[in-house]
Amino acid sequence: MDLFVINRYRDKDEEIDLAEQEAKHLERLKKRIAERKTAYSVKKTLNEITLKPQKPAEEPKSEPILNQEESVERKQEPLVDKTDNNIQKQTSKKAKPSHEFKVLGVNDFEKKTKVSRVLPYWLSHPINVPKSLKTASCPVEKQDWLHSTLKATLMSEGVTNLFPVQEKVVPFILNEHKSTYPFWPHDICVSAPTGSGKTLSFVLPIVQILMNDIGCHIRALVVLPVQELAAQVAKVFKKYCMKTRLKVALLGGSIPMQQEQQNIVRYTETLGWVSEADIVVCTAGRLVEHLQTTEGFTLSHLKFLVIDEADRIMDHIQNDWLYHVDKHIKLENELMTGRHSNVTWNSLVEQKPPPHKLLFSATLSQDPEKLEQWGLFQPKLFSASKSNNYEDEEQIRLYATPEELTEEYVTCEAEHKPLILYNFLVNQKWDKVLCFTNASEAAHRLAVLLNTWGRGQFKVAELSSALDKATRESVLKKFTQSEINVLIGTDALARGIDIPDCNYVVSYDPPRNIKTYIHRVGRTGRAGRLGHAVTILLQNQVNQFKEIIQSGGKAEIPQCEVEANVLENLSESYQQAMRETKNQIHAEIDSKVQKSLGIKRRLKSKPQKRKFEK
Ligand SMILES: Nc1ncnc2c1ncn2[C@@H]1O[C@H](COP(=O)(O)OP(=O)(O)OP(=O)(O)O)[C@@H](O)[C@H]1O
Repeated sequence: MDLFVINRYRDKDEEIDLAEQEAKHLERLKKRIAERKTAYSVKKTLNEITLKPQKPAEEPKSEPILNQEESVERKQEPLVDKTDNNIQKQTSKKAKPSHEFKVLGVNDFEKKTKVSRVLPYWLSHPINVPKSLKTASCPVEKQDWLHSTLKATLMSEGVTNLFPVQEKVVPFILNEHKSTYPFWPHDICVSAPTGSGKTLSFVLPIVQILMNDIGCHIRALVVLPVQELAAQVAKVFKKYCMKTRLKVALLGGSIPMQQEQQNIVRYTETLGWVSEADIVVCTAGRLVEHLQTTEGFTLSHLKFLVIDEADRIMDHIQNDWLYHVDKHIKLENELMTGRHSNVTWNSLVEQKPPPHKLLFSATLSQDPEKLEQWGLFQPKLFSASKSNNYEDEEQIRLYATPEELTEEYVTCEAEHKPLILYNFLVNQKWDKVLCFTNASEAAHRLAVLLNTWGRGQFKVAELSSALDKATRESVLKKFTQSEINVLIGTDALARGIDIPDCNYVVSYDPPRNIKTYIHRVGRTGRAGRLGHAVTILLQNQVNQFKEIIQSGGKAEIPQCEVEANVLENLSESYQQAMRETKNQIHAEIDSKVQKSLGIKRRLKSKPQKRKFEK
């Protein structure tokens, strides 16, 4: 009823009530002050008894430090007999201990009790995915749940055994879609090491479920953070859809928007707008553009929503894409089934199930607050991290690296960094090396230096996201064929890119955080092959690097040594190569300046269009 009380003008009778109320309130305040005083004196006496039992208890000379309000109240209050109060206090159970009141300006050294974090059951009890790929024993041919068409494609690709993540996740998804309507499938989150075959673990069940159910609607949408990854995943889907009637479209922004629109929707006289693709692989940004501008682009028949590299998409939510997708699906469903204001059996049965959400990453956050935003339906977690205590807050950020990967770090002076790398390439004969720097200019300078220095011994190329698709593919092909021995790039390449046969990863500049580290080193040691990762550090970067490694729950990484005389022997040829590199870089800068001056001059000399007055 308090909600409906309205304060309005009060007449005299009400004023009398008010005076009465005030008196009562004052009475209550006085009582509380008296209680506090007694509580204080009891505590004081008890302290004195325990500390100095031989001396009689003394009256406190000074007032205790109280907050302002309390001290004012105290001055107005007549003093109460303290001996009486002591007795009263000792017997009274209601009296509150003084430490319950915060004393302003005084440090409170009491230890706060730690509130232990309680993870939701699905996060604290994940389905374990074994890490080892070498011991994988799940022969493709013997799996009854796998369609013969897919088995044939797998065999033709040289996949004879399924990897652990595929063995666990594929049958789970297939099974979930067998449950009868109106039961909805459990959404899933998969956190498994880099190169452990996560892509096939969503490609296989999606193709198998959709291949028997042909229509002219988009039924699977796969969202990735960048164009290169979207192209890579689309390629895998196309391969496994080859012997089916399913069509796959890539919406990554590599071709003009209009062309993408023509590839994805078509207008027919009989059916209206229809989709040209059953499975769409896209980047988050391009998806929102299509939702907003492409006529006939609809996700109303969506069965699967896959989010690969989910944590990266989550960190940089592009164009609020999830909000747009959810809104679009909800709106389309309401148009199809009508809006139900009451929950009835009919309204529940008519309700279309939301798309089955499948989240994948090697560094998937298992933080419930972060996962909350995906709006998952009764989710299940598949995890390869070997924690046995998921209740512990620290353990939910554990990331697993492939078992076949050897990790090391090496320390040196800043000016010796190129020497260390050169030593690996020439003296230790490292081939198929992927090298990461923290900036594209640094990557370019290093590539020029190594090409000059290692002339005739090895070949270096830059692999940056600035390269067009054809050049990029040609560089990767040459790398696979050992025509190029070293690829140098930035972290733009670190995630998800499946570079075949990469033997070594060198972090020429240290990684900025644990996720970057995991994805960098994860470019080697893929699909059960051996891999080796080395991080080059300056002495003052070692502690920070160790902290980064610890933050991912990883064991300490061993240090490897390079002998001083090895570096000394290289120093002369290095100086010579440096001089040549400087000249080349200066020449490049000069030619760039000349080019831009030329453009400016041409623009100036262009005749301006004259405006004719009407
Ligand atoms: N069962 C298998 N047998 C042999 N090779 C496989 C198998 N499954 C996948 N591969 C190969 O392993 C490589 C890595 O697979 P994939 O790209 O799916 O890894 P990932 O777990 O997604 O890695 P990342 O987290 O780095 O993206 C690919 O070249 C793929 O063809």
